[in-house]
Amino acid sequence: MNERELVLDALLAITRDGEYSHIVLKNMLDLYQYLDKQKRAFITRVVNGTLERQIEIDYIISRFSSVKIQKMKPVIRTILRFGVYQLKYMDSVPDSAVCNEAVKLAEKRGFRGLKGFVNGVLRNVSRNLDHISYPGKEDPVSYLSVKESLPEWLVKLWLESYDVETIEKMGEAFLMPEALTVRFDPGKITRDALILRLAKEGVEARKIPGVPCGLYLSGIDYLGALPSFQEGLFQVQDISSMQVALLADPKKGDQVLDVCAAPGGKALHMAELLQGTGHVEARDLSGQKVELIRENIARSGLTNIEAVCHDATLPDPDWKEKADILIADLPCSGLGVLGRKPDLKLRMTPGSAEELAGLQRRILGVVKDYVKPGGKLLYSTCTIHKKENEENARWFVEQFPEYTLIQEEQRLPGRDVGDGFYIAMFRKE
Ligand SMILES: C[S@@+](CC[C@H](N)C(=O)[O-])C[C@H]1O[C@@H](n2cnc3c(N)ncnc32)[C@H](O)[C@@H]1O
Repeated sequence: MNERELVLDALLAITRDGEYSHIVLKNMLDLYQYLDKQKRAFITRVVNGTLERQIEIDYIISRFSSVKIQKMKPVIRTILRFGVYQLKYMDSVPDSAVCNEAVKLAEKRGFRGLKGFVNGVLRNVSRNLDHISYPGKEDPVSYLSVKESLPEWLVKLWLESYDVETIEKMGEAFLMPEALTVRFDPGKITRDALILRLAKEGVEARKIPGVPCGLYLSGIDYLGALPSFQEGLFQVQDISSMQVALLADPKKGDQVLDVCAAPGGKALHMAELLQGTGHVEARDLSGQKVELIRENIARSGLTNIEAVCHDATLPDPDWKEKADILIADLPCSGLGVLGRKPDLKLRMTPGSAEELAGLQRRILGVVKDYVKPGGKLLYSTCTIHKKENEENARWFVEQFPEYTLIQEEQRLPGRDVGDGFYIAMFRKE
């Protein structure tokens, strides 16, 4: 198997068989550990890049193919897609090599009769790449959909709330490579000491302006192998996610309940801010997820936090009016993190986002009982979808007038730093 065959198999598993890109890539790279670093990087880049740009790539192919994309055999369609990705976005690969390898691969996979078709489409794309006309701004849906590779339904949804320029900036931010963001406990190690420590381990760490507990890391091959990570000196967490515990601002001795906590990012942050006092109960739905939280707790060395398996849709009378702070970081459509999940926009449908808004309401309706009078409830999602965010917050205060919305923020990629993220903080009277 050469690296292009592996790319083909990975993309077929994701787009034809519905598997998740991060799992397919992880399993493949684990299995083919003997491949050199360059080939592994090629596989990751071409698979993720082709998914990220699939909508634009299909538009390009449709300019040069008499056969409609959806009518093509999945193998041929996929070979064309990642061929076009290399032609347009990878200068390091000569166009002739892209075309020749694609033709060889089509033949190897039993499509000898379609060699001419694959060759014709890719050579035509290669010759005319600079002259393709894209939809103009007078048709904002097609313009944004093709230019930023966003599904049309999503563009239409966002156009109800944001202008073309804002969506364009978000789309561009999603397509930019992202640095790894981590959070550390300044009570445990200073920022400069951690930067120095990471440098000794071969990792470049950069300060994040305005975020004293965060760093951008680069130059990491395998995070789990870093001694500083194993020692629990930092946790992987996006800047937007850090805002939840910072906004909650726990006081010493507070009782905190996080009802959807895996892998534990926000719950651990709360436990750190409590400085060894109070207690955090970090819950999630399955044993597997709870195990993830436990691993992170063990690595952190924190003792004022425990992980518990509990379905947030089921009432728990033991917690009635016990929480000073309740964190409801609920399952959501994830439209704020499209940059990190390149296949998400291809599998998400307007219907699935609606369903999640319903689940969020169900959970909020149950967990609202756990907050003490005077306590705080923080509702957050990593999405950009009014139904799941602002509309749910309005619904919540209407249904449960004992709560007041005291702060609300929708963070947008390209406009704000970090992931697209929504936080609403309510106080119970
Ligand atoms: C957005 S993630 C939480 C991220 C986490 N708060 C953090 O900061 O690391 C949502 C979590 O909700 C969990 N979940 C989904 N349905 C649930 C339910 N009915 N009860 C409890 N947890 C649930 C998922 O397993 C997932 O881990």
